Order: sequence, then structure tokens, then C-alpha cells
Amino acid sequence: MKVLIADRISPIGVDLFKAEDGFDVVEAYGSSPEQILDLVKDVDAIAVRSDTKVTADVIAAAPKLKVVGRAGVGVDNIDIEAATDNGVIVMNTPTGNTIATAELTFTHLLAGTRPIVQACATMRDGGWGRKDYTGSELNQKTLGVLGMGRIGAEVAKRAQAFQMEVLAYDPYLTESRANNLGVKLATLDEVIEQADYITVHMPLTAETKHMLNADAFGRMKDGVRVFNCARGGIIEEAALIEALNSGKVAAAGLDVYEDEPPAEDSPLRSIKNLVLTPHLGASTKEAQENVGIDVAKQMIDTLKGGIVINALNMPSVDPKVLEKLAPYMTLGEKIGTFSQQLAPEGVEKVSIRYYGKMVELDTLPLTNAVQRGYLREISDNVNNVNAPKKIERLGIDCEEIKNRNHDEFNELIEVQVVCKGGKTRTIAGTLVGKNQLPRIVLIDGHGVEVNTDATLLVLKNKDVPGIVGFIGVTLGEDGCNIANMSLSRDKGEGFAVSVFELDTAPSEAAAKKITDHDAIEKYRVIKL
Ligand SMILES: NC(=O)C1=CN([C@@H]2O[C@H](COP(=O)(O)OP(=O)(O)OC[C@H]3O[C@@H](n4cnc5c(N)ncnc54)[C@H](O)[C@@H]3O)[C@@H](O)[C@H]2O)C=CC1
Ligand SMILES: O=C(O)C(=O)COP(=O)(O)O
Repeated sequence: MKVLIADRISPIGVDLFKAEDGFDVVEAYGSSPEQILDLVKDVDAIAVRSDTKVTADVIAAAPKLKVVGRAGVGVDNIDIEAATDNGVIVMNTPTGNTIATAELTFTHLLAGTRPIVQACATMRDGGWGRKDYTGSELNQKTLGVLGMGRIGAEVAKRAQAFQMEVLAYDPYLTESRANNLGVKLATLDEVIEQADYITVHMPLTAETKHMLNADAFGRMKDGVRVFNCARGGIIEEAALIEALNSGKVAAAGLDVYEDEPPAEDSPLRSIKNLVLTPHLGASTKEAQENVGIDVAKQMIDTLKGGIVINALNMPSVDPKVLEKLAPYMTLGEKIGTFSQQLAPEGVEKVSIRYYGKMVELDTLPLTNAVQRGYLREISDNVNNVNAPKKIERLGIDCEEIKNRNHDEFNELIEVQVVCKGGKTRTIAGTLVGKNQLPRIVLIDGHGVEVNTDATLLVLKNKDVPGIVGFIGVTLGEDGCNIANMSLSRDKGEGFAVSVFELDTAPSEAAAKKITDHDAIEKYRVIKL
């Protein structure tokens, strides 16, 4: 396993990689985008912070890449869509730098209240300036927090200790969580109009981009103070500069910028009542050790085929649950590939149904297994990460249905493929015996019992005498050994579904002979 450590992560984390047998660790900090393209060509994993950009080009240049680990929270430097398309797991370490960032935010709040940064600069210049640096107090002021997640909540706790009232705007925050935190849920407008201090703690998304813009500043209290230690772009920089210059905003603090680093001649750098830090939120010894250790452990587990946690583009599953699910996943994958081969064209919908006590388990990995199986014969490099997206790209609507009971079976995984015009094909399977062996038990509702590790010849034929003999002779002459067979007669319609388990697929000549037979309606060879 070759691991590229592209940004400076804690040596404790790097040592964890180095301690693994068979791991080759390359440390290359501050590489240019061109150097990164070259460095990744044979790597299995890349560990980054926020400096290295893992673009679609980087992912395309790394054919062996399995995982990108972010020692930190924000993954805006990683092209998750390109990673997902290529089956590459993207993971972050969401908790290790929460306190560090909350404390830096609070430092900014204090520095925006008592102008110690500016006063210190005067002292360094030989001045004294006592009359120039009268501050304000946090006590009894209202702090508006936009984004009450991990960091927002820690900032709120610290604000409460300073006797501030906290208003929170976060559409995903529940009333009970707000009550537990002792904060008041508010609308965005209420925060904008009522807060003395506003701090943002959200990811940068289409919704949060420029959430604080000229219009928002216009509606804020005169003398408001604003802070951004989350992501550049949540506050519109041009509007902030304007609001600071006009005196609408009394003071502000930024740790993050629309462009990082901001231009050397950026007007931000010369505004007196604006305190700037160079993206230092996570830069404490403690936070770096936390995220360095977390990212190394998570990536090592993933590379060694163990549990995957904190992945942003695939579900994390408890290893104990995974152990229980393993036989069902084998079955699901086989049913998935069977269903695709049975109805290879014009598919509009794949309906995956679970029956019996398995519905109590987390079925997401099962659905993933069915999808992986479905794509096996028609797509390259399929894994749990990219399977759902690949199916979506084929224009196939995938649904999951759970039902506690089935008329015939205690437990069943059934995949129904709906084709253009509403025609459906259905395959179902279950686990048999104490060894939980996977078996296909229904084909289009016809009862069969078929192993899942064979090549299958599936026929729909008129229920007339001599068919089994004819198939046996034809396959025998073709050198095709029959390991097992299963017949299901539908007397009402006069048809039978016959399934032959074969050691090898029939030749074209044998296939022609069989399909030419008057009584054979449908012929399919399925590779499980
Ligand atoms: N300056 C630095 O060095 C660091 C910056 N960060 C950044 O801080 C931010 C927050 O991090 P965490 O608290 O760990 O994340 P989190 O995921 O725990 O919290 C984010 C919160 O934002 C809320 N949110 C999402 N969209 C929203 C919207 N449209 N309006 C209002 N709220 C919305 C979510 O519901 C969530 O509660 C992230 O952008 C992260 O990248 C994190 C660590 C270090
Ligand atoms: O964790 C985050 O989101 C951060 O912004 C920290 O970035 P860094 O690891 O210090 O480059």
C-alpha cells in the first residue's frame, strides 16, 4: 500500500502509517499541482489537510487510488463527485479540531471587542495610545450563531460563560437540542436584525454562499461585529469591506477567505478594525494530534479492508452488523447480477425487496451489494462507493422496499426489474441451512432451487414431453456438463421454467440448436 501524505499532518499520525507492515509512506509537503499529478500515479491513498487540491485530474491520474483522507473537517479541496465516480472513498475527521476552532473563534470575538491586536501594534511602534483603544463588553450582548453544529455549539457554550444571550439559526437544529444548549432558535432574519455579534459555523454551500451580503449588512444593528472561522465566501468580502469602511460594522475577524491566501494587496489587509488570521482554526498541537491520529487509523482500517468510518460518499456500517450481513450480501450480489442478465435491455426501474427478520438490520449495505452485482457485467471498477451513482447514470430508478412477512419464505431478497412498457422480471433468493448457503428460489414467481456459484441456463419452454432429454443430449454432445437442474411447471399456462447448472456455458452451435427447438420460448445463459 502506497500512501501519499500531501499536507503536513501530525508526525504521530504519519508514524502510524509507517508502523504498518507493507505500507510505503511518501511525505511530500507543499508540492505544486503538477508534482501532485506525478506523485499520485501509483498511490493507494492520499492524506491531506486543506492545502492540497484533490481535483478530478488528480483522481484520474491515480488509477490505484482507494481512499482520500482529510485530517480535518472541510472537504472543499477534494472533488467528491470525481472520487465517487471512480470508486474512491473520501473521509474526514470531524471531531478532532472542534475545540481548537471554537477557541480561535472566541479569541476573534474577544479581539473584536477589545482591540488588543491594534493596541499591541501601537506598543510595538513605540506608542502608548490609551485613549484610542476603548473596547466594548461581551457581557449581556446577543451573539447570533449561524450553523449550530459541533463548533457552533462549543462557541455558544463559551459565549454563555461570558453572559451572552445566544440566538441560533440552523435549519437542521431541533428544538430539543437548542433547549439543551440553552440557545434560542431564530430565523436568519432575526439573527441578522437582533444580534450584536454574528459568527458563522457552516460549510460553504450554494445556500450559505454570501449569506452575509450587502443586503444583510444593511439590516444589521449599527456597530455589529462579525466573524468567520468557517469557510471563506459565507461572508461576502466586498460587502464586509464596505460595511467596515462605512462604520456599520464596528469590528470583524476572519480566519478564512474567498481566495486563500488573499492577494498581497487585498484591501482586507489594511482595514484597522479587522483582525485577520491565516486559516489557523485547527492549528493547535492538540487538534493536529487528534486529526492526524484519526485520519491515519481510519485510512489504515479502510486500506486493510476493515471498517470504514467518517466516509462522506458511502455509508459507514458497524463491523458487527457487517458480519451478520455478510451471507445476505453474497446472496444480494448474485441476485443483482442475475436480474441484470435476465433483463439486459430497456430497464427503467430496479426494485429491491427485503422480507423477514433481515429487515431489522441496516439494509443499506445489502442494497449496495445488489447494485454492485447488477453492474458487474456492464460496468468497470464497480464498488460500494460508485455503484448507486452508476445505476442512477444509467437512468435506472432504484427503490428499496422492506416487508416483515412473505407468504412462502421466512426470509427473502427479491429483485424486480421493470422494463420499458411495464414488463417485469423477478428473481428472488434466500439462505438455506445452518451454513446460510445462498440459493435462488424464485424466477418470475416460479419456484426453483439453484446454487449461486454456477453458470446457469435458464429456459422457458412449453411443458411437453422430451424437453429435458433433448437439452441433456444437446448439452452432452457439446461437452457441457450439467451439475444440477431445477424444473418449475406452470400447468395453467402450459409452460415450464427450467434451470440447468452448468460447469461451462454452451457453445454457439448448441445455443442455436436449443433456441431453434419449437418448444423453447426463451433462452438465457446467466453467469453468477
Ligand atoms: N478555520 C478552520 O481552520 C476550521 C474551519 N472549519 C469549518 O467550520 C465549519 C463548521 O464545522 P463543524 O461545526 O465541525 O461542522 P458541523 O457539520 O458540525 O456543523 C455545521 C452546521 O451547519 C449547519 N448548516 C448547514 N447548512 C446550513 C444553512 N444553510 N444554514 C444554517 N446552518 C446550516 C448544519 O446543520 C450543521 O449544524 C465547516 O465549514 C468547517 O469546514 C472546521 C475546522 C477548522
Ligand atoms: O478542518 C477544517 O475544515 C479546516 O479548515 C482546517 O484546515 P487545516 O487542516 O488547518 O488546513
